[in-house]
Amino acid sequence: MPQPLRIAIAGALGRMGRQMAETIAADPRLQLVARSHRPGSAGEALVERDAALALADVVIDFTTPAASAELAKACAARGRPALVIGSTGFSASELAPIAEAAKKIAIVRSGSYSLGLNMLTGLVERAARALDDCDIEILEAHHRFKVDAPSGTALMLGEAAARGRGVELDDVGKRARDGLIGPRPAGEIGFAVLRGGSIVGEHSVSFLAESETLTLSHAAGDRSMFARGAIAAALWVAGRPPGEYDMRDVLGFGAS
Ligand SMILES: NC(=O)C1=CN([C@@H]2O[C@H](COP(=O)(O)OP(=O)(O)OC[C@H]3O[C@@H](n4cnc5c(N)ncnc54)[C@H](OP(=O)(O)O)[C@@H]3O)[C@@H](O)[C@H]2O)C=CC1
Ligand SMILES: O=C(O)C1=N[C@H](C(=O)O)C[C@H](O)C1
Repeated sequence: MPQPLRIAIAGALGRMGRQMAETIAADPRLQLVARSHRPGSAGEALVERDAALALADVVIDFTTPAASAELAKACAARGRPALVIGSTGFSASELAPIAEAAKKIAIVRSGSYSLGLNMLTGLVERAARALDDCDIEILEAHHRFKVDAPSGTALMLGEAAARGRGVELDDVGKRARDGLIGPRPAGEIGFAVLRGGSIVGEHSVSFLAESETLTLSHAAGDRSMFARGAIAAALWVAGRPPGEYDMRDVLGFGAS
């Protein structure tokens, strides 16, 4: 019987941190060796971040962009452990240290660890390529506590649509509309955001033509499948060479 993979959770007191602990506890392939939270935070069974890094083969991190960037730097400085990042809402300046850290350690980062959602990105890429004169609009809905918008998942779907069109999302993405905005430019990829209640995560991508609309959608029932996907990423990334990977690498989804 192989030794279980030693996992530390960063952001252990958050919604996903608590879900991760529950899902890891039920998985015999894994041993939960440390739960860390904010520096200096005290709590039952919590350890400081650097103590957690010393114990783990892989850290699974659902915190904030700033905390994830600092964590990546700390792991890179030690040359270990590998990192699975679930946080969303990164700015370019928060992504740069993660790319730098990935020269020293293996990092998986994804806006969604859901298997179904990652399958949806492939379908969106194909549809965007085939339906090249449609308008593309992405809608997302989340619980009232979510702090970033559009969601990391919505941006992943936008990236997939842009790949299908052979363009950069930065050049065609429209993240907000208000006031006298004029007619919709051709080729735009639009985002719309709803926040409220306890919605775990709902996403749809519509392809709108003159006389028909195709909508591809995904709804998360609870947070356990994000945790299972993050565990799949942790098992995959342990022992990998340094690099920045995503769930397409983990799941073996090539470009469609
Ligand atoms: N990729 C995916 O599949 C998924 C991604 N997410 C993303 O994961 C992130 C977390 O989501 P969620 O769990 O709902 O959010 P929560 O706010 O419930 O949890 C985040 C936790 O991180 C803690 N935290 C903040 N700063 C630090 C720090 N420096 N070190 C350690 N911990 C810190 C927060 O502590 P405090 O409360 O004290 O501020 C909080 O408890 C979000 O960015 C979300 O979008 C969520 C679900 C799935
Ligand atoms: O904050 C959340 O809750 C979620 N965040 C991720 C995102 O930004 O897409 C994934 C999921 O939708 C839940």
